[in-house]
Amino acid sequence: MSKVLEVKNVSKDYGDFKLKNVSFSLEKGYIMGLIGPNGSGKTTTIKLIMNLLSKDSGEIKMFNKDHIADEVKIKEKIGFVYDGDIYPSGMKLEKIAKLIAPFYKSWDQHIFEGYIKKFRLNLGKKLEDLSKGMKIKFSIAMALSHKPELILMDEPTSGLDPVFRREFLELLQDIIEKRKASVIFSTHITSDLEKVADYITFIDDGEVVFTDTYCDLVENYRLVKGKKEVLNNHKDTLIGMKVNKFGIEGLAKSDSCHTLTENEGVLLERPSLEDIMYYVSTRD
Ligand SMILES: Nc1ncnc2c1ncn2[C@@H]1O[C@H](COP(=O)(O)OP(=O)(O)OP(=O)(O)O)[C@@H](O)[C@H]1O
Repeated sequence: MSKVLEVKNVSKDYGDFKLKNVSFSLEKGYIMGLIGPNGSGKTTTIKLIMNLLSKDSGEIKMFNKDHIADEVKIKEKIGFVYDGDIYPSGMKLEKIAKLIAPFYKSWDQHIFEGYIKKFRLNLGKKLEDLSKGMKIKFSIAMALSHKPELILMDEPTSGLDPVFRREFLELLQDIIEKRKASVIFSTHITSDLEKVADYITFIDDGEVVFTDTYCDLVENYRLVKGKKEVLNNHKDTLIGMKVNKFGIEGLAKSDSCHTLTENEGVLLERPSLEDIMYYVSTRD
């Protein structure tokens, strides 16, 4: 299968924060979610991919081409949604679109106007006069109107209301089915990823903890619940744990916890992505 993105051993040293040997890849036609606690390096990784920051070492390829040597060609095929102000200020939406559209050979004004209508945006308004959510919607419309093959988004859903968030996720799935595009997006809303993601990459303190299919991930772990006096004897099996008034809850690798159910009152459940992220990032 053809890879649309390959990140290999990429590092960046900010002094008090280091992104260390980050590696993951994505094939055509799939959605990957990038998750991790605040300050773990998700935005830094996305900026490095987009060459908005220069890497210290490692290799980044998009569509089998180096992301810097072939930057202009590559960016033609990328839709980028970023939680920062990437458009010039003081301009009406219509003018911003007129300014940006000529940079893309495949810009489709009909598609753009369709999104503007669908997202209920007013082209006569200035960008700075839009709400946070409306700004993101405009950014999404701009990113999708040149029919990108890879859509890269940094926390696109964080300022969106739940109804639009759901519509947006459906829109992404539709684009992937019809055009075989690929999507990478970072988010703290793990329930969004449970709806659409094929792959999950988890970054913690600048390192990739896992990059796996969503299905394998939730099969590989189990949420363990039981009495303190029982589970205290199995601490080594638990990746992370917390004590509550009912007993102990923790996470364990599926293949290491079968014998736990031989103990009275121990329950094994399928974890949510949030459970996995919580216990893996709070492990000692
Ligand atoms: N330009 C910079 N100079 C120095 N340090 C930086 C710079 N940009 C980011 N950092 C640091 O790099 C670390 C990772 O930041 P990053 O924005 O990549 O995290 P994140 O995972 O996207 O976080 P969040 O979920 O809060 O958005 C943080 O400690 C941040 O302070």
